[in-house]
Amino acid sequence: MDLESIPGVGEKTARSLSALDDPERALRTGDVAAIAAAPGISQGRAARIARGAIRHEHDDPGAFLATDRAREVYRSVLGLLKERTVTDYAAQRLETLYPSSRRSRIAEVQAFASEAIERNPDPEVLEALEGVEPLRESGDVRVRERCLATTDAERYTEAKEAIPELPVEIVEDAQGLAELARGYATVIAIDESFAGIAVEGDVRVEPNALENPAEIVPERSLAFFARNRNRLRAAIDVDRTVGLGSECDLDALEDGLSRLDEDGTVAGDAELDRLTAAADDVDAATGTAENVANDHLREAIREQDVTIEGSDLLSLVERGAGVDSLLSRELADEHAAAVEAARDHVIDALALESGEEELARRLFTDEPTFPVERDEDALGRLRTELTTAKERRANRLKRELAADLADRREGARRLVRDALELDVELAIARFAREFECTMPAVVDEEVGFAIDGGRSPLLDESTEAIDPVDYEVSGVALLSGVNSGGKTSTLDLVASVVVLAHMGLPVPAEHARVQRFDDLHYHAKTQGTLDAGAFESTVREFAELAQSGEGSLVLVDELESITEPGASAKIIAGILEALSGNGATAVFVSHLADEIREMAGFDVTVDGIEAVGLVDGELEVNRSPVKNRLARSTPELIVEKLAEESTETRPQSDGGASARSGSFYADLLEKFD
Ligand SMILES: Nc1ncnc2c1ncn2[C@@H]1O[C@H](COP(=O)(O)OP(=O)(O)OP(=O)(O)O)[C@@H](O)[C@H]1O
Repeated sequence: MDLESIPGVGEKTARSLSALDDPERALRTGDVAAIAAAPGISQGRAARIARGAIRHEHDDPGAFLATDRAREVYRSVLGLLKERTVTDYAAQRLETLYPSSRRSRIAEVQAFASEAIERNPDPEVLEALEGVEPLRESGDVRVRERCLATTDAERYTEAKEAIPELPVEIVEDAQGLAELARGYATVIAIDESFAGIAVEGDVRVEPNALENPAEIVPERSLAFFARNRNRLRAAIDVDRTVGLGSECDLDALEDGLSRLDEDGTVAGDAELDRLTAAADDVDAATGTAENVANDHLREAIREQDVTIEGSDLLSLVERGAGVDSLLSRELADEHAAAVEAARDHVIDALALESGEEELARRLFTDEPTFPVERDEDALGRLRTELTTAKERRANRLKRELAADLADRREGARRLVRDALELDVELAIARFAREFECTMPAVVDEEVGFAIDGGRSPLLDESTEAIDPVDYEVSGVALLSGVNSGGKTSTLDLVASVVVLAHMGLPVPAEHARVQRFDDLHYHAKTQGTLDAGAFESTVREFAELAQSGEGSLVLVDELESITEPGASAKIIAGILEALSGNGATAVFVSHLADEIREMAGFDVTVDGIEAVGLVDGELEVNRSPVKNRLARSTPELIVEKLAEESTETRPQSDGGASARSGSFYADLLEKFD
């Protein structure tokens, strides 16, 4: 795919995207998280790029939402969906759903949404989803105790590129390797020429090292799993709760993760833990052992009566012998016991094993001395032995675990992707349940729209408090109705249903059939009359629509408020004529429906939201517009009520006053006919 052919992707963004593992897959599937992993691309931008890629794929001209109010309705319904996600990923992913005029795009999302609404948004799954996030790359891994060594400058550069995690050292010869081995736990010589050499320390000759980075730096693969440990565990939980059907071996992955610490080291190996603790504590334990021995000896000396014959003392003094010889002569047993206690302390405290015990014994000499002191060389050897054994074991375990986990990487990625996608599906499922949605029929014939039992999701009331609305328009219609009868809410309902249907999503209605429109022009009620300039531009906008709006849905709320009533009616009548002439579908809400009908040069349908009566001074409204019926206005209803009341309850004793007002109401009422 030529990335630059995607709308909104320039040269720089294309370069960023090509840094991804599989940019085409990420774009094709709308994987916002993967796109946002490209350098310098935020989640919001990633969603726009994904939308661009989808439009490109479906040859979609875009711009379905042709007016501010249409865009507002889209943002509102999208907001309702996004509120029902658990993860940020799903919220961003929903941004890739947009209303499209393309059949293929609508059908693609419809297939996805039809399955999504069958999902059960079980609270346990929603809870498990809380820990799932897109996987992070392993980031910078630096290994300090192992190095690569070469004699060749070119090989040096090659090694730095192939395995950036390890230091690379230049050496002259085998002697150089030996020197390195003193500073590093492991030295890996990568030149063939070193084959067969014997150098002290952990020096390995591996000429193929650069081809097997996974073996040389298992940390690379482990860091990925370590960084993502909690996210992967959460995804495993989701799969176990809901059965994602992912092909990932959950037990094996979980077992691998349980053997891994957050910092990428191997966990849960008793021998490694023992060696690590021993290497860390060897100095401290030796110090304590010295104290143990000296306390023991001090005690023994304090309690001992040393008797020495004068000739012996003389000979000792003449020989210049120190108190040590006295110690060896008189307290040999006590010294031996003290040293033994010191050795036992080190062996016990560090839980040393046979070969190491041997080295630990050499920490304290058998020669009687006071105070007892460690042998620094012996301590150095024990320290090196323990550290090397620890490194060797840690590396072996890392290699084994990395090999075990290496094959799980793709499965793990898919597992997390599936869990995140599930969140998108569950958000759609929750929206569909809470707003009692069904999948609409989006048809190619020019039939306008037909909604049965629709409830506007934009109303603040709870679903139960909203009266279901049936409304059907084919061609052009005027919608009249009493004040606060629900005219604006009906337009909102139609707009929401049409936007959701063109997104490929379920709509809040018992049944809905919607023509596949090219675009939606929804004009909200303007606040007060417009100045001359704004009025002119509004008229121009409709002039354009009247020429090219063949496949458009036009919803307009009280356009008459833009100018004086008389002029408004003429203008609206003209616009309706043009729209009707070119095959658009339109609903114009107006209080001037009667006047407009008279001025229109064709038989325009007028529908009405009627008040069925006044109950306790409140209008009782039938929210579903009645076809071909001009709704009576609120003042008319009130006058009618007054007229009825005055005939029903006319008292005899008021001297005919109520009879006079009764005929006044009747006269007024006649004027409405
Ligand atoms: N289907 C419905 N079910 C329940 N309540 C509704 C419904 N439609 C509208 N309402 C209520 O009626 C109120 C007024 O609705 P709306 O603004 O749509 O009426 P309107 O006819 O456009 O009013 P106006 O004549 O002032 O322009 C809403 O805020 C809502 O509370």
